[in-house]
Amino acid sequence: MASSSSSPIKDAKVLMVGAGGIGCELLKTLALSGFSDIHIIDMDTIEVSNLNRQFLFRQSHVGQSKAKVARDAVLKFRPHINITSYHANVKGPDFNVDFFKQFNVVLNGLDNLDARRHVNRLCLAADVPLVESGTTGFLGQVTVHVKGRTECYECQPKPAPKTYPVCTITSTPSKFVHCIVWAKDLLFSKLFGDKNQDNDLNVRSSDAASSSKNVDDIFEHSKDEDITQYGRKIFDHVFGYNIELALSNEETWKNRNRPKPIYSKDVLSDELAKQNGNLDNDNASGDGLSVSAMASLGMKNPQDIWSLKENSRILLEALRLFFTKREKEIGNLSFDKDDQLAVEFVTAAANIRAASFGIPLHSLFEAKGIAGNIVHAVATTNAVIAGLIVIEAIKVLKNDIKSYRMTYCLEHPSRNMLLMPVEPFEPNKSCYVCSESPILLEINTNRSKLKDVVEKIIKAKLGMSLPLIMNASNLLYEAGDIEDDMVAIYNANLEKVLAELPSPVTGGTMLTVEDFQQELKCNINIKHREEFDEEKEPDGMVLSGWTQPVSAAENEDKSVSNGANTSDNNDEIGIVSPLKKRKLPDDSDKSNTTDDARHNKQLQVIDDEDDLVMLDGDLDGFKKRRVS
Ligand SMILES: Nc1ncnc2c1ncn2[C@@H]1O[C@H](COP(=O)(O)OP(=O)(O)OP(=O)(O)O)[C@@H](O)[C@H]1O
Ligand SMILES: [Zn+2]
Repeated sequence: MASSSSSPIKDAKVLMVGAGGIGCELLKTLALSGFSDIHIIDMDTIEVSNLNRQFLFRQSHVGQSKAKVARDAVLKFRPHINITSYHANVKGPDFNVDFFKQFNVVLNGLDNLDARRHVNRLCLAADVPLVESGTTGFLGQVTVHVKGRTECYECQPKPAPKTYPVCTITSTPSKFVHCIVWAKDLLFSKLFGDKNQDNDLNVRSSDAASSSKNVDDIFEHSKDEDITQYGRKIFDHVFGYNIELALSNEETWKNRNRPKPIYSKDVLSDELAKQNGNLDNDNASGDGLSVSAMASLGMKNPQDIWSLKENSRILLEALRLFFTKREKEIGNLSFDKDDQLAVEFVTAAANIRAASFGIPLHSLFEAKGIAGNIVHAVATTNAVIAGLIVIEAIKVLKNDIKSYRMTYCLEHPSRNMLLMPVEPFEPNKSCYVCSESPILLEINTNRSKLKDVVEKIIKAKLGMSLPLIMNASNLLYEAGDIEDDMVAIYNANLEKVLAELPSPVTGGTMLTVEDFQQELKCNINIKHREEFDEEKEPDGMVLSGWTQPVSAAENEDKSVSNGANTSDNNDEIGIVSPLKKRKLPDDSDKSNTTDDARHNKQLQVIDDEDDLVMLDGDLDGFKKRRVS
């Protein structure tokens, strides 16, 4: 494709955000397709774990900027093109609307929702087309977003972080993942994390309240208490006593299998338990992260499924090692999938709990994957997706709107179709990001705090990090740049301002919220409401007119992130995949435009398989008009 005369490709100035799994493939493909002015932003440095698929990087690059090393690597085989690298966060102030305006197209190879939303907003503000992408294992997708022509990245709901009902975790686990969440978020945090955090560790029981004081004492480790004794006490409490307590609540178990209390003496003979605490062939080499209960018990294979007894020994040994080798960290630890001892502890605790509830046990390897939300990255998927990004970028540069496609890479190709192209949709008129429709906020205007509106609504839901709130021409709140000498006064006032809703805000008030960096502005219509359902509306406020994340349960395993083999935390889950195994409803909207007909046909090609692939949601996708 490279040619010496001018061409939309050669003349294009493109911005790539992310130089990870997708980014490496993308940069190479861009360079080989004739692009000659490429800018790359990535905030990370290279890690050993990137080397298996981020092929522009070598062992010797570990610790260096991804953007820079990727640039240097590609310049080796394309020395005459221009590549500019930025080792920086795309959310930084330098990458403002003016920065974005210099590009003909922006290509995302990111791994988190937050950065994707930010880039989407800047592309809209700068009126630059965006090609967005993501992969998870064998799944992948590429979408095209052109202001006013197609949906923006935020027109459609995104998956919410995977969460589970508290009672499933604390009292009625039915899957291994529930046990993992319990072990990691409740037990591990209770023992090794911040003591002051709220923690629902107790299995719920009718007299949970009366016993709660007692419970806190149990978790407290006094200096002179023998660590083995302490370990057994914790063991007996969480796997024995708490289960016993839960069983006393007959109602819970009417339609469920009753769990079995497990006490350490039943699993470990006294002798073993003693030995367990006294094995001093410790492998501690001073480096906390190399301490391992498996190593000190002589267990090697992370793919073995340990017996209940082995899990119990690992649990007690891991606990002992934390208290003897890593005491200093206790109180500050949070679970990290790369912390061997933490993974051992969590695996063992989850397995013991699973045994109690009749759930199959898992190996450390499997448990680690579940605890760290690990989906193994597939280099080929990244390569396919990168190729598709370049194809869409070329169409965008040629302004070939009719040919734009959103393309989904499937895990189970049907009738030899690995890729499913779909015509993009028109912008969602009620998208608060790309259209001007106001959002509705129901709130108790007498009792609510401005602080909660800022944190729970404007930052968490609307994704604005530096908001400014106006009521007509009155400034109610502003975050961000304040002159130095003003800071003290401002802070003093701020607490007051945030503690309540300012008096002009009542039902019917229209607030304007702006985020200057993103040049995003939206209107929030306030509606007073007296009461909220504590369970269903825990924020005490309800926001409508924005795209509510799809509940995680409905979306299990179907969300697509990006080129990552690891997404440690659930908000890293990237884009919602419109691919869902769903039954085609009998009365699917066969409405009349040729486009729709064509589209339905496209789906029928694959719809006689078990693995029926459908657009997300209740066929909403089909009811919208696609760009023509
Ligand atoms: N806000 C941001 N600004 C700049 N770069 C970002 C931002 N957020 C994410 N990235 C980059 O996007 C890339 C995503 O790549 P990828 O999904 O392969 O993740 P990874 O971190 O390289 O791998 P893994 O998560 O599997 O260890 C990363 O290199 C990351 O640094
Ligand atoms: Zn939109």
